[in-house]
Amino acid sequence: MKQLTFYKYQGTGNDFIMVDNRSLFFQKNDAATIAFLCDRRFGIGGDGLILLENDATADFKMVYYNADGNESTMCGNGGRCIVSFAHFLGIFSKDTTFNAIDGLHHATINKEGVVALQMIDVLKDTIKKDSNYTFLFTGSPHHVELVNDVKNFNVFENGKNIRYSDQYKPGGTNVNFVEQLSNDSFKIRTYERGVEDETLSCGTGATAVALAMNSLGKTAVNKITIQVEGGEVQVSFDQNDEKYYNVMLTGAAQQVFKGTILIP
Ligand SMILES: N[C@@H](CCC[C@H](N)C(=O)O)C(=O)O
Repeated sequence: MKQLTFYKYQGTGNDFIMVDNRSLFFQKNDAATIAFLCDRRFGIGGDGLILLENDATADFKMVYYNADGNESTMCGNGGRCIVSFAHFLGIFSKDTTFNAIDGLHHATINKEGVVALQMIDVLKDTIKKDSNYTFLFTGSPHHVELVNDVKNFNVFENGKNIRYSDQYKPGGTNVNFVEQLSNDSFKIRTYERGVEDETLSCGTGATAVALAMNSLGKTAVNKITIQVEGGEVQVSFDQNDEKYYNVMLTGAAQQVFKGTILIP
């Protein structure tokens, strides 16, 4: 048995095990152990596990695993949490640039611990608009669908069906159900691939919803509030004919506790 020291973070209720892996001690390709650590009954519990590592060209590197133990695409809330963790470790003081699977991300943190994270640009001609849904990639793949009364919508069943549907094979997708609240605010609930359940928040999902709603003409503003089950985040952006750019995901990220666990 080995002893692992970890930190637990949450960003609007999307929760992550955070490991300082600058010494590269962590066994990376052991999906069973990562899934065990993320298990809410037998392990620590989390929607994912994130390694903070040194990077040759940026302040640090983010390596993200879903709760199923597999490395995945970008996690927006995890990105906000690792910025808070890097700040806690003294890696930067006000603003930082880090490397992730989808490239470099710039971020800032304020005195209240609110993190503003730059997300990837989204080319407008990559946004697929169908009669009842929109699909786009904001670092991770997202199906976005407007529904009535999202509060009482069966996110698990409908989300799972779409996630595993033929159209998204073999990789699958995250699935967001959306209700418009006002000109500049939307309520969303997200089924997350790799967690295989609804989570309390999804950062790349909130970003996808904001851009999709602007793209569909549901809102003309460039700063949108997204209510999620675990709180709210803001998504702001600039755009031209070709793309959405300067896409910022902003919200709180908090360290919850530090601990040690024995791993086989
Ligand atoms: N929680 C995330 C998304 C994490 C990745 C996702 N589950 C996938 O595999 O696509 C976020 O905050 O963006």
